[in-house]
Amino acid sequence: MTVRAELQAVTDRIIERSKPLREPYLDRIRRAADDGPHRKALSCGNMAHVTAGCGTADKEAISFTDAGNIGIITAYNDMLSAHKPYETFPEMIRAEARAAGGAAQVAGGVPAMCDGVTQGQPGMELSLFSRDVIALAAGVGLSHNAYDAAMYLGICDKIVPGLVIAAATFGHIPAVFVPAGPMPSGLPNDEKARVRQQFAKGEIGRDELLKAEMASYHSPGTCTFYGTANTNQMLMEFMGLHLPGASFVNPGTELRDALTKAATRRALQITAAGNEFTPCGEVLDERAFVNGMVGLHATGGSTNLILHLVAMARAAGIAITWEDMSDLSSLTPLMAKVYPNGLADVNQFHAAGGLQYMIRELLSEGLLHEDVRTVAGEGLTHYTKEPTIENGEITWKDGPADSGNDMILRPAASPFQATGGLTLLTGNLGTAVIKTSAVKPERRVIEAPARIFHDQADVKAAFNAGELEQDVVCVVRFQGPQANGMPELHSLTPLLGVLQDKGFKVALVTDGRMSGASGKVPAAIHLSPEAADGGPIAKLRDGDLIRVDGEAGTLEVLAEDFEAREAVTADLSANQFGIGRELFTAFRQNVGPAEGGASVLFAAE
Ligand SMILES: O=C(O)[C@H](O)[C@@H](O)[C@H](O)[C@H](O)COP(=O)(O)O
Ligand code: SF4
Repeated sequence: MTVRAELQAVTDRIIERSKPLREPYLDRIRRAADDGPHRKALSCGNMAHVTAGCGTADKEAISFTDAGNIGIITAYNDMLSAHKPYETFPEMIRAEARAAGGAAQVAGGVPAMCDGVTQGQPGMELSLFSRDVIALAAGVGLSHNAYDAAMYLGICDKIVPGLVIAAATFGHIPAVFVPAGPMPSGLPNDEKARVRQQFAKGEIGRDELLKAEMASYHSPGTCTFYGTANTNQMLMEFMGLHLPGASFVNPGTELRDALTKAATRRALQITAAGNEFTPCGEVLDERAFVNGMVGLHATGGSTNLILHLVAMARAAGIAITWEDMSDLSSLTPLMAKVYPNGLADVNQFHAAGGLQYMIRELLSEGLLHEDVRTVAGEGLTHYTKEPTIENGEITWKDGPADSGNDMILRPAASPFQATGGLTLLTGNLGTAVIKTSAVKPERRVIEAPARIFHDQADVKAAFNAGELEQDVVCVVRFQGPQANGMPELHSLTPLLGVLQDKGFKVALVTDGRMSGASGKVPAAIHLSPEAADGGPIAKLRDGDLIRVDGEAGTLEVLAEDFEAREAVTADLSANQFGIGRELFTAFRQNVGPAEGGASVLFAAE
């Protein structure tokens, strides 16, 4: 299967651009791998500490065999419904490793924030920074240097990106990512959104709203909309870090547990001690990231991955840009309609054929690199197969050749739209991103007067005071990484949706973010440079005519005197303290630009 020339051209320019970083990175991880399993480099004293807490079998396996010791990095906590199932995973992994003659130890835990809990709250200002904290914390766990492979237990928004940054940093050892799966379907996502708009209009009370929310988010497992968490799961298959078909199997099922045990056995099989050594740094190459970007566009995935993929790639010595993502979007058909892009949820998407169908289709169209290394073995074709239990054993069989529901999933050759769901916007305000796949075509071009805000709460106050009953581009600025950690402004969606449903032309422009679950209102987000860094967004005034054009890919202010204006500043002291924000001053002071992945981990080039 040869890839299309245009796809290869993007890949080749990424390879060329990355050489100054990638070559020294590969040299480092290959030298580290050549030094052999690092447990051998530990002193007897070190090793005694490694095994002091273990039972006899694990002491033996770790100290005296090459069967392999797995380091588990877990993001378990009780707060995230998606991570709640992880509570029992380490014991299952330890037992399975032991049964295979090896061992497994929890090398460390990492924090995990639920963006649904912090949405619209001050805690959201720590959310993006938590990605880098997760990478740092995973690094602390793996720095014990006693592991032949790592298994990463993480799903949600910032957690998989942070763990991939760590896995790439420890790219000399294999990495197997282990999902826990989506919760069963509850109240449909579009019904939840409708109830929220009713509440925003004052038609129902909090009791009725809470009842609907709890019917939507109701049990352990990942929330069922196609937001950042489920986009992360897609990436882990398109990039070969999950076992094939592992992403959307529900927690607490026989197949789910069989997949976790199979992942454990696979981690032991691909260590340097065996003959399928698969260090993570060799899996995460330029082709894997191109495959991930194609998957992002083909599924209409979360805009947050526009930020995270840049940081994840950088950790593997690979330089990808928003232009790469934009060019790949123009090549990639939108094949899936999962909420907020459609009515279906991920359970229904999976039942219709899911990722295995999409990978088969995109490979056959030359829109994915097949010749990649994955934790399942050589070649992305592994990921056209889906797991099943036969005679009590897990096995993989060919995934569906046809979509089970063409309202949810369509062939690459006859997609929902010929291009991907994310579009780059450029113009005299800087560079932004818009998720067009969730916006009706007739709403993708908006030209309207600006209303300027410095806080999402002020937007809500203006809405409740009836001041926004008109065509309006809401500009919410000083929401970038340096200003306040670049929070998601998703809680504005219901009120902007009410204005849109009233027939007004409505758009949002911000240097902040939206949720992967944000949808129908056109939003130009991640505007870079940010207001706090002197970006042109800081020169906008109430009443300026702004044009957001999701079709042409432009974002412009139509004001004669604009260039000559002075940028305004804002008093940001309110977000320096409270809810732990005082701990992240150094992050706000040192974070790189959104286009660079908004990270504190890499020296700005
Ligand atoms: O990027 C994302 O996918 C979101 O951050 C998501 O993880 C977050 O939890 C949403 O806020 C959930 O949607 P609601 O806030 O609409 O419940
Ligand atoms: S998907 Fe979002 S809301 Fe659901 S558990 Fe994960 S972070 Fe929380």
